[in-house]
Amino acid sequence: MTGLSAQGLCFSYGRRQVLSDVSFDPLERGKLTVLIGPNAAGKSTLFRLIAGLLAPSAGKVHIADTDLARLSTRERLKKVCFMPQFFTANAALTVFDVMMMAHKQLKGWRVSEDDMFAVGQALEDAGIGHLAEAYVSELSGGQSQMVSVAQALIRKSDVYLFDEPTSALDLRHQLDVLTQIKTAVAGRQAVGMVALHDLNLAARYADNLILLGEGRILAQGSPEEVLRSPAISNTYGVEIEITTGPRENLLVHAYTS
Ligand SMILES: Nc1ncnc2c1ncn2[C@@H]1O[C@H](COP(=O)(O)OP(=O)(O)OP(=O)(O)O)[C@@H](O)[C@H]1O
Repeated sequence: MTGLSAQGLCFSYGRRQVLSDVSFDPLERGKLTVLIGPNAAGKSTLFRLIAGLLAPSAGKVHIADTDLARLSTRERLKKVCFMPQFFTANAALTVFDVMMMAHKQLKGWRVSEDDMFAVGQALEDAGIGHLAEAYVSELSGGQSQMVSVAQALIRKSDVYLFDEPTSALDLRHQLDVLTQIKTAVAGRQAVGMVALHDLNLAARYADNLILLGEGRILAQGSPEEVLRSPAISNTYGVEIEITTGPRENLLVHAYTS
């Protein structure tokens, strides 16, 4: 079954046009697409449009043949799971509580032993089992971000959108979280999209790369194709050199002149 596609998406906040004619071919299930682009390029806005939190002034989003605009809010929430850039939760709840809320969202509120087990297991899988009893108000920025990712991954969806899920994480946790996301997307045969600023992480984890700049898609393809395209240097306004590392991985070096 084909995955997620967009056709001619346009969006403005008031009179300020942020996205103009954004289209991408179906993103395959089981693969991770990394969305890159400078600050204010429109990455979060594109995710909000796909998640149905904003309505485009033109254009459509499809999963296979299904036009997402034709779904009820509940059906759309089931299909598309969105992790926003900033974690928000009631500070008086524990990590276990907020995970349970994510797990039970759209399922009804009776909590069974299976639900308790599922939440405990999801926390262990995310490497944050030790935080189960911590209050949200006690979490560090990086811990909050790991909880936010775990809340998304406990849900079973067709499409996962993660908006900068590693921006507050140390090096080890960046790799852990992106590995968790990539493994979940492949194992569930879901469509995964992650917005990242770190081009080396993008090169390492992306099956596909999309470069967004000034509200348009400027390049799309394999990490190698996109990172070697002239659009990269032009868009970021820096010199970029790509080399091949010892394990055949691409390394991105950026310079200002
Ligand atoms: N609620 C809003 N009201 C008005 N303008 C907004 C709103 N949200 C975002 N914008 C504007 O839309 C543009 C795109 O913002 P968006 O958050 O989508 O970019 P981004 O690529 O995710 O940026 P960053 O990498 O800095 O997080 C920016 O110019 C921003 O000021």
